[in-house]
Amino acid sequence: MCLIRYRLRLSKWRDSKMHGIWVGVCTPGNEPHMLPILWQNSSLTHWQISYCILALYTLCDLQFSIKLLLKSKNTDHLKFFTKALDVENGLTVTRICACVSQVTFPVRVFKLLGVETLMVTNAAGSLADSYSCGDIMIICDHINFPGLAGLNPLNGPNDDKFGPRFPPMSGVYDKSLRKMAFDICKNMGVSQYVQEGVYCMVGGPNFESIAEARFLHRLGVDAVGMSTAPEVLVASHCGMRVFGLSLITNKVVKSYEDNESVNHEAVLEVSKMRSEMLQTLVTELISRMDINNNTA
Ligand SMILES: O=P(O)(O)O[C@H]1O[C@H](CO)[C@@H](O)[C@H]1O
Ligand code: HPA
Repeated sequence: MCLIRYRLRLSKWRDSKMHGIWVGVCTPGNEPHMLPILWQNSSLTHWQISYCILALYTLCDLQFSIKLLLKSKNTDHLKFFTKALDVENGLTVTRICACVSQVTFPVRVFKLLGVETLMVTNAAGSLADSYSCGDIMIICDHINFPGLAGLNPLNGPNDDKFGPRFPPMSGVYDKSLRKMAFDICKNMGVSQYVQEGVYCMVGGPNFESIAEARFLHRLGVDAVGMSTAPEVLVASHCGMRVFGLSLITNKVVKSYEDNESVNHEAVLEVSKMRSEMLQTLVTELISRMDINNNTA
């Protein structure tokens, strides 16, 4: 539903220095936020590109941003890309579809397009007692519950072109990007809202029972949500650098004495409240990453 509020504009944004294309993500009445997209000569079908755009829309809606680094201009693909932007009716597909291989498909498309860094954001409930609603948690690690139970996007024959059969999952969330994010938050004067912690993905779509919440808390989980781990897993498998943020939208109920209960509307409300701060953080992170890349 919110997805419709966002528009991706392609035509105007070109950056000759980077030999590529910029995509501007606009909200009504706001200046566009720039996402650099440089195009690589690849043989993607129109359908694949549409899927990629679909993912971009989803990402933007979730305050989930992305850095795409492609390597050359290809006007044929550019036409496809522009055309694919019209596919608004398909936007809900990734949210409805529960299949981890479909949800992670765009990550591999991005990889083929030359994407080097994946930035993920999500809404999550806090289990850590020191967290408050509206905090931003920089993800330092995750527990992939569906993955541990066998629901893993890397199931099936391994495609060695992307990565190894048994990829390591230690150190997935890039340390230098995490530090950069902390520094940016300090400069923004919002350090008091920033945490670092462990995200746990559960299958959902229900919120946790009290016993489940206590169980996760004892496992060392700081925030829980229903997404992110599969995309991160696939990105890491194919050698992409990963950075992740959780916006703490609610406290997970852990006590039988507590009469509160979480609901999706409250989650959306907090997301809206913090969207500007998250956008500033992500935009600044992207621009600093550019500086790093250019000077590297
Ligand atoms: O993880 P994202 O997609 O940000 O959304 C989170 O918020 C929704 C529940 O309100 C769930 O989909 C949960 O995963
Ligand atoms: N649990 C699971 N997913 C969530 C929550 C939660 O409390 N809040 C937002 N997404």
